[in-house]
Amino acid sequence: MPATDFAIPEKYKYQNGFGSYHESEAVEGALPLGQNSPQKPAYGLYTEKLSGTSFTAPRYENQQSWLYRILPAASHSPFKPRESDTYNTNPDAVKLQQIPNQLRWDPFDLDASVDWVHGLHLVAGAGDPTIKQGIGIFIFAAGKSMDQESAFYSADGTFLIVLQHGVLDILTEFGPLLIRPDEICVIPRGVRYRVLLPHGPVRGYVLELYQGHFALPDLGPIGSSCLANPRDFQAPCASFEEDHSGSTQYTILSKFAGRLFAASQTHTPFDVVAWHGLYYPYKYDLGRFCTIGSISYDHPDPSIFTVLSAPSDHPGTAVADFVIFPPRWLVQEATFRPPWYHRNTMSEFMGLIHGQYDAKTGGGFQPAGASLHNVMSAHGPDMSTFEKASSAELKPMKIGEGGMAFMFESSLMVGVTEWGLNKCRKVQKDYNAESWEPLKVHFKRPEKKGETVKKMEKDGRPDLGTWVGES
Ligand SMILES: O=C(O)Cc1cc(O)ccc1O
Ligand SMILES: [Fe+2]
Repeated sequence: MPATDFAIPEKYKYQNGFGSYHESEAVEGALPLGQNSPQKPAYGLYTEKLSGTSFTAPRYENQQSWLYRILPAASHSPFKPRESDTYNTNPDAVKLQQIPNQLRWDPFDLDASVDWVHGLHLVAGAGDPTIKQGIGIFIFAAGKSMDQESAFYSADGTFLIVLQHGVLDILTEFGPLLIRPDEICVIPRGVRYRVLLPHGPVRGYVLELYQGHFALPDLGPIGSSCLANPRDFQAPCASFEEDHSGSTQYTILSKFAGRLFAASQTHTPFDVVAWHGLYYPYKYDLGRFCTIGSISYDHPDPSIFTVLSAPSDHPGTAVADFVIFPPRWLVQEATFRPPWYHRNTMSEFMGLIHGQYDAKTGGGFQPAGASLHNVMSAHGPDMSTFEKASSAELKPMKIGEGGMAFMFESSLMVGVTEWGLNKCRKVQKDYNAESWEPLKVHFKRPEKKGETVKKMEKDGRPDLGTWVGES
């Protein structure tokens, strides 16, 4: 079901549609008619273009927006490095360690003392934002709103924000977005925003995409609808502040190659009166996901639960997929229903928003925690899940009620930062010992050659009618 609803203030109005060309004006007539860059834009506004792709990107992937604002974003003092000793997510500095161990983290702590910008901790990553390749995986925990007179942007990549706890009131240049429990938000590279926390501390996960853009996955034989439907993605409507008196100092914080820089200006950065284009922030309620699954037998690949995919240049191989495991019915016959044991050429970073995850019933994978199963690192259900599922009566069964797990699945080998491995103090020492080392041997040779195997083949089959060769 959709995210918990509570009264949403009037100021949050949205336009619906994924990848749609949107336009919005907070003052009637602010959008120019029939052209993008008039000599004299309406009401004395400035015209500014925000490019999410190269100008010459093919039309099907080209993403640009036109902003009509009181002063252009360029009107600020030079940037200066800030907190350079403490704030550094640059791959050179974070000592990424690529290790084959399966890793699991206890829930990350809330931290009431910091704001959005300072509550971001890089846990794992691959590649390098300076060559626009790879991803960063962050945990965020914040308890303070950002300064009213500040805005933040990342030049490094697009943020996919997975909220685990609290509410985010995000004022973007394109208008406000209210992110509630079970909702995600995508803030494209360069978009300036301020995060306020109207309901106290927040916590969650961020996937920063250094290359490309998120897209809806192809649906193949599923057809033209289901999974995340385009209509359910919501973009903000233009809304602006008017403080250009020169008496207030505003700070623009830039995450640039993993480091923090600050510039100042004496006018609000949130002064976009109208905009149109294909490059904008948006949100999505995970409760609206239309989940597809097996209605006969076997456990399909988790790619059927892909919400958003950031494709690489190789079709079908994602830089990163954002996959969820929502509550759903399991009805498969004669099937071991949890995920199979597996080793994957893709890396799998998982988190839990709330509830329980069906592959790990041993209690170690908790909301606000995480796990990482890197390239080819073997994993699967823990011992208790295996024992229960392999002897369970296979009635139709609703699983994950009240739960929402997710996965950032990447074709890249992910390295873990010093913070993620040690400083956060959340890595579980006994993940293997609790999960897979206790797995029992169930193997039994057939007593009489041929006979038992034949019997098992028959008993183990799904009840799907007569099989070829069966009398
Ligand atoms: O490892 C995991 O728990 C994630 C996962 C789930 C699933 O249903 C199939 C494969 C897979 O990697
Ligand atoms: Fe997996």
